[in-house]
Amino acid sequence: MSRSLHIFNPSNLTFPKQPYPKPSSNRRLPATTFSPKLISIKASTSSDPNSSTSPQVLISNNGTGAGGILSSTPQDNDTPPSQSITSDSSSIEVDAVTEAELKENGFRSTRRTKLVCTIGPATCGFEELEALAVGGMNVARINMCHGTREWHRRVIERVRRLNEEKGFAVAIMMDTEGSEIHMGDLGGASSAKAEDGEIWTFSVRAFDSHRPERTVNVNYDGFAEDVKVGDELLVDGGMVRFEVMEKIGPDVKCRCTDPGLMLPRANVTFWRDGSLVRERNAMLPTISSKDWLDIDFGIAEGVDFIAISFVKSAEVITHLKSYIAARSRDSDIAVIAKIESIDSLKNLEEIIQASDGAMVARGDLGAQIPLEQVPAAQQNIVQICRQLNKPVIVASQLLESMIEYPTPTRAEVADVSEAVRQRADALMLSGESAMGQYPEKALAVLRSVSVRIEKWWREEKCHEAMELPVVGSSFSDSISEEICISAAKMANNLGVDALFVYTKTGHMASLLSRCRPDCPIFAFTSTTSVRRRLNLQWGLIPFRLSFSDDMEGNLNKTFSLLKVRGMIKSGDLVIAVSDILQSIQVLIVP
Ligand SMILES: Nc1ncnc2c1ncn2[C@@H]1O[C@H](COP(=O)(O)OP(=O)(O)OP(=O)(O)O)[C@@H](O)[C@H]1O
Ligand SMILES: CC(=O)C(=O)O
Ligand SMILES: [K+]
Ligand SMILES: [Mg+2]
Repeated sequence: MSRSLHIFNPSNLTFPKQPYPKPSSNRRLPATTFSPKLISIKASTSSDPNSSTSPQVLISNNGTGAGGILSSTPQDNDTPPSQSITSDSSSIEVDAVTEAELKENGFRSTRRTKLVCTIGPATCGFEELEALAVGGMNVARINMCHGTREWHRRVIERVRRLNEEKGFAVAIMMDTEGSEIHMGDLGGASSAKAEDGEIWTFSVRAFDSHRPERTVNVNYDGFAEDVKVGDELLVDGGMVRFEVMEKIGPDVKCRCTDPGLMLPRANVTFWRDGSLVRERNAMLPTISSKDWLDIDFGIAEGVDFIAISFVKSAEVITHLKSYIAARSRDSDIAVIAKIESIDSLKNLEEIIQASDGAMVARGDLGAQIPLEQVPAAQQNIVQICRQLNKPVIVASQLLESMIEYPTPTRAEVADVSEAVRQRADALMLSGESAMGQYPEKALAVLRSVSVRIEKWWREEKCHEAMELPVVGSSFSDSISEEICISAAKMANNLGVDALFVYTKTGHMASLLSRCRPDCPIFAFTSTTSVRRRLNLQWGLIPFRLSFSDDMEGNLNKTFSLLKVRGMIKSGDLVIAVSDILQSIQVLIVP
């Protein structure tokens, strides 16, 4: 075989073109053809019957800010960006890191893919949390499988303090334990190594201080009855495997067939003749009594998301949502369905429809379906979520090797790229940030890979042609959807700098995010909790801002406030939509 020498130029690397290439951008039309409010397309029905053009006090557009309330803090390269937080009606609140990024690199390079970090012993301190926030963490996840409620309360308190003192808007996601089978906590040891051929005992007995060597607890009482000699036992989705040799009362003796490291509370599944066995444990409730206590804890602490493990049906989600609604009237906690079991795949659409978002929990999913089916399941879940307008998180083992090593494998980088290319809303770190050696480095890899792929799209003008079905039930909802689809398309075709959306509930912002437009979406909302929740969604830059029913006034106020902060400038081209006035406006920042 003959080989010709060629020079490798990484910048020539391109991804295959998407089916619908973007028409060449003609974004800088002569400025004279634009008046500040060039087009206003108004639908004949307004979503808000009370919407009026009530008089409103405008913040003067003189570039000095509203009475000096808003002073943007000078950025010091050595210290994390910070800002003073006021909830004054004439102020605007935005994530300190995003603000710095916008000022430095402009709209185009802001990251669209959101990042979730699991907080564990490696990252629970205030300084570590701050480092993650500076590094781009949008959501902090606490996993109720591990640690005490008191431990989690302290983490929540630190994240809140970080938000208040340093101007971040990191949301908190609480992840329930669920009632699947898992091992005990290894008596305080950080891990246990199982070697090939060793005999280990899996027992449902309770051990007080003295746990015999090579013995682990299993949390499910029916375990010893359900397994059969010859079954294959998978720890942590198959990271370690055993064969069941003998049953002696509550003890199950197993021989290690695939050696590896077992972590505390790792999950346990057993397989017979090549498929997962679900005996009586299939009857266990999705939300255990311990989970209900954790959920009460989450509601009391005002977490932003509750992720439910091992969801089997839509009913459990609906039930939980009404439970939350009855107990937390003033804040709205979003419920995320974790797709990690065969049952959840069977009822996928109904589950996602009932939820406020989903997680592709590949760790446990890979223990329930053959590994080679996980990528297709991931793609399917991501696509359904997008169609149903629900945010989706791709989770587990994205950078597993970084638990121990400072550099990811090439395969891991490819996996992260693929999730970004599927346009998932968010990527999640688990052990990498919870107990790994390099949490900040792992986060930096997620960030740089996301930004790189997103840049490729812009360079290659890759639009993704996905049919977006009507998801709303009312006529008014359908109008909002059409407006967002049109606005996103216009934004791409005109090459605008940013989409602005004024939204009370966040719904209109999510509809725009669903279109995955080229430009960032500035989402203005009046409540802090909606703002935090929007942090999980692709491409959204959530701001807290008080606004009125007068869009003209809102726009002037926003332009003024953002200009003072150096986040936009005269001449920037913006498309604005709102759920106050169902309209699309194309504007040049005055
Ligand atoms: N709060 C915590 N305290 C101690 N260790 C933790 C904590 N959170 C996570 N970890 C460690 O990090 C590892 C990975 O975290 P992860 O959240 O993926 O848990 P998991 O046990 O795999 O369960 P899940 O299926 O819910 O993700 C855990 O196995 C555990 O060792
Ligand atoms: C995240 C999670 O629960 C899993 O991957 O199993
Ligand atoms: K969990
Ligand atoms: Mg899981």
